[in-house]
Amino acid sequence: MATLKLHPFQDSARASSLSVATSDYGFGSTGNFLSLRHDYTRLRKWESCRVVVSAQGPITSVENEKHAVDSSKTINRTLEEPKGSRKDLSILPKPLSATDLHSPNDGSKVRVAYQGSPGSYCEIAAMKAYPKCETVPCDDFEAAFKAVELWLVEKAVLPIENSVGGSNHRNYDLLLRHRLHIAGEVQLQVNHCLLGLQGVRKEELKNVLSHPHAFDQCEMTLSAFGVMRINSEDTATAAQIVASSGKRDTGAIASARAAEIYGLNILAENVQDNDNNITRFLILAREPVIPGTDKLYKTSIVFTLEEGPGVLFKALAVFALREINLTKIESRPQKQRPLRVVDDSNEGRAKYFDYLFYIDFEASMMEPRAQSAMAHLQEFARFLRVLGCYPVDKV
Ligand SMILES: O=C(O)C(=O)C[C@]1(C(=O)O)C=C[C@@H](O)C=C1
Repeated sequence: MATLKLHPFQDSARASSLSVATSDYGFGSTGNFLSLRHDYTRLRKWESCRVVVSAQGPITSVENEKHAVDSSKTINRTLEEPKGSRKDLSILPKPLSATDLHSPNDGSKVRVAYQGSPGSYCEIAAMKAYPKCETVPCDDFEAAFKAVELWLVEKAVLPIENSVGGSNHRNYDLLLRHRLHIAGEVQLQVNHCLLGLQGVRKEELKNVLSHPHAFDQCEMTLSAFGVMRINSEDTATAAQIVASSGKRDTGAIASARAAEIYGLNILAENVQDNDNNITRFLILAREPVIPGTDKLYKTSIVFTLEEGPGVLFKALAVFALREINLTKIESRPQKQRPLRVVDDSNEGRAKYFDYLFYIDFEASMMEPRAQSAMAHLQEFARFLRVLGCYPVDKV
């Protein structure tokens, strides 16, 4: 494990990457001296954080969250001409123009953190959202979230549900624990491949490594195949382990991209049970997207309700009354208050589990019907948070 101590100006590579962070917020992405200095101003109270990286480079943990952003101060220009000397003006930084204030749509210069190794579906989802982005592997989702919070990257990507396997429950909990905004979604067609070492036939395989979600999505194929399943952190790490182990009887279920990266052979393609195997990912950012009404938008919210007859019915009615289509509803335990005592009589206490409700609905927060639905829900929700409003993605 190597420890990287970061501070703006001390680490110019990271500092220049930090300059990208501001491009979303109107500060241009020229990558030149001026934008670097500008970012330093924004991050001037940032009190050096410690980023622990493994030998291969993924972010494994981020320590010391103490940081603050101060964009109120002006840039300290040290470019003044010293008395009596003539300066070569061509070295001066180019002033920002209106075109610099828009970040390119292809995501060039955007750094996206994801959990897993190169070739994982999370990385592929990041590249679908920002084709020219720099992807940053992290050991776990917690590290990916923290990397965004500490301005080390601009975005994080996380899988939230699959059309066959259902919800990634733990990731719903992470959305609430952190204060990042959902800035986008990615719908990815997941075509799993069975991979093995070069020259190996699939009949030779006794063990197959993969992520448990990939196993769920290939349940029938694997049962028919009769191999031993071994869980790994993500599908690409499974491929990496097989490649480095040199074991002819061990294969992996992973993407075609992972096969290419780790030099494995594709023994079978599309081994998922259902051709419509789509995973939905969320893109997380520090700032919310300013929604429009120009295209189809989705809004994600989380709320809790008081106990009582029909309260969930009432909550859902705020959408039905306004013809707002719901695309997802999920309930999760309220970890802070998992139980509520309903009946405290002599016969004992009736305890009910307490829930958080996550809902995605098809409307932009710019639309009056969405705003009035939220105002209506707020009347009887004990807690309500809009997690993000973002354009709908298509496969
Ligand atoms: O293991 C990977 O490659 C991942 O990106 C994770 C993940 C998931 O957790 O759902 C993402 C997409 C597929 O559904 C399978 C696995």
